[in-house]
Amino acid sequence: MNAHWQPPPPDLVSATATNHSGIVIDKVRKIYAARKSSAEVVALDDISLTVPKGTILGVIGRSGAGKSTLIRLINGLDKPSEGRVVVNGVDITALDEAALRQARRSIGMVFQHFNLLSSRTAFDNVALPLEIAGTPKAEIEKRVLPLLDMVGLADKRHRYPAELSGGQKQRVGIARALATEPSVLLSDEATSALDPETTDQILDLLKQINRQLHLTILFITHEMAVVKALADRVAVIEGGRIVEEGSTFDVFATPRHELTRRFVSSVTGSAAPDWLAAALKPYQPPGGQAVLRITFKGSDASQPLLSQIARSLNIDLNILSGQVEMIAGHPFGTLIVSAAASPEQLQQVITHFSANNNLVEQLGYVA
Ligand SMILES: Nc1ncnc2c1ncn2[C@@H]1O[C@H](COP(=O)(O)OP(=O)(O)OP(=O)(O)O)[C@@H](O)[C@H]1O
Repeated sequence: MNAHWQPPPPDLVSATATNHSGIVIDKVRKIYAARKSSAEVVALDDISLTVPKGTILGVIGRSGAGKSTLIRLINGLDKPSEGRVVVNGVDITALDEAALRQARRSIGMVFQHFNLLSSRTAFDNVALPLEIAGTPKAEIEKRVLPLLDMVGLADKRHRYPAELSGGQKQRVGIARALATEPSVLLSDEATSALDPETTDQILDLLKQINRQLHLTILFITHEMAVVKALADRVAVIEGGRIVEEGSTFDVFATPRHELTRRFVSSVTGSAAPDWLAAALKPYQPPGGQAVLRITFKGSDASQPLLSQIARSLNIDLNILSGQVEMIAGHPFGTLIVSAAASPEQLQQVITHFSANNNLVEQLGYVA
């Protein structure tokens, strides 16, 4: 049943690859060679992705899907076996070590475990990439203070990592990533070590930075809630392949791949609650009711639609669960209802609900 995601036509990617500002990943494969005790691993297989300048792409996948490998290829820590990675028009895969060091200054990295030097204060951690780049001391002072201010840590500049909370450490990590004024920011599970409230604050900060600095961001995560909060577009990766890609709203509203559906249902309430899942039957028991899940996309008010249908068809519709929320700035709602209806009436209910681009699925029956 899964619709297979098709990569963009190769001509389109190749034509834009060299003078594209942002990130272009062009038909990339990464194979780790076989070693004595382990077979060859195809970590990435024919990956093509484009992140236009100033936009945010979330790459989501389970453990072992290939996310970290992808990040390592973009920041030039590793080379693809085939294909190219172009960052701001520069083919990262074709650079020698010296040119790569230079190119990396335009790529900021944020890490899950912050990677701060414990012997350095917040200020000195942010200053480190500038010191390495040979920036004069006065210039470092001028750059670091506004960055600490931007991440809300100006008053903590003399604190050591051990004296900072997880969220504060990640703020230092973000300020450090911005020190060399990169145009691209890569984030490797930046919020995975943080509690939910701190996660929200860090995601807000990343969004603010994206808008303020017009920064291109590619982040990897295994959490759909992070994608929902941050990404303009999302790519779902599984077994080294992109199995689905699209705007965040479209992927949430109409997930096509089974894995995407599972990710989406973990955050949108589109999954049937446990008690209902346990009670669902594939056939209609005597006196049973059909159970429908309706996904509302856009500004449709579900309540008037429900009462209109119940009135015009003269049937009872019971709400079993429901949720409305905002995804990528658009309202998105899921409603699960049961209907005591004849097969003909049920068909009419489905037809009514399906109007206006809503998605209707029959989950089964309950007694
Ligand atoms: N240096 C390496 N040598 C051999 N195989 C590797 C190497 N690095 C990664 N792999 C394999 O490549 C595949 C992708 O790994 P990768 O670390 O990119 O996944 P991931 O999605 O980042 O996983 P996680 O979320 O657990 O970090 C896995 O099967 C992994 O075992």
